[in-house]
Amino acid sequence: MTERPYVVGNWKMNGTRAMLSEARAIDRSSQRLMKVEVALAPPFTLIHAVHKEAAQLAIGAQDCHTDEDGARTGDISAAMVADAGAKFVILGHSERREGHGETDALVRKKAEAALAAGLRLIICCGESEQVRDAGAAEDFVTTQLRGSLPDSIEDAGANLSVAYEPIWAIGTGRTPTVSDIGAMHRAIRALLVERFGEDEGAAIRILYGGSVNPDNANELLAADEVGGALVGGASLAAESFLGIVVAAAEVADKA
Ligand SMILES: O=C(CO)COP(=O)(O)O
Repeated sequence: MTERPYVVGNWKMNGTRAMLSEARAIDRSSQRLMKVEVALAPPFTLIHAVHKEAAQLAIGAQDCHTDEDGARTGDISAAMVADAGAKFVILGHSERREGHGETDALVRKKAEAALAAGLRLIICCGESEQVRDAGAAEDFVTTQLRGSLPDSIEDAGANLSVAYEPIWAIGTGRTPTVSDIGAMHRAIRALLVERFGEDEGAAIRILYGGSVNPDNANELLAADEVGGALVGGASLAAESFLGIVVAAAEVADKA
């Protein structure tokens, strides 16, 4: 576990203004847990409201377009989410890769656009169950990540996080073993050091995502090279999300 774990809630396509009370509750409690960097990625429609109402939380978007502006009906640019109060963007989530045909090259272009708009990045990667069963998970994930990352990132340790999210673990209640998570995170670390150099590569936080909940967070967050969590379902209620934040603080204390 890195010194200051990063716990990020991804609300996906969930949340109306009625859920702002959850964001406020997360904000209030996370202020007492300064050891953990807590962040939330609500849908586009709530970014500005959460930014206003949950002042201490870092707010992010779940996607952005490659272009800055223009005739792109229905799309949202990195500059627009930054203007709404976002400080980071999640890119390359498997739900976008699968549901919107996003390729590694497109994720990389989006990452470059986001950096140009001053946003920090969380770049996602992860293998399907078939790939894991075929024994090809590490090759698949490192190839995917290599193609999704910009060549250079200024202050990469601060501006980039990577989230390893095995597709078969998302929303299923199933998780890899601690030893499998450690092995994958070590492979990702090696790639980051190769790409960004010893110091920056070592400072980039590698998050684990996929069925993290307050009961398993202690164990999963203690796996080798895990610097935090990207949380879907359990981030929708303040109580369960804060349970994960507390677990991250405990694991960091023991490290
Ligand atoms: O996809 C995820 C976060 O981005 C993980 O989702 P769950 O925590 O619901 O499995």
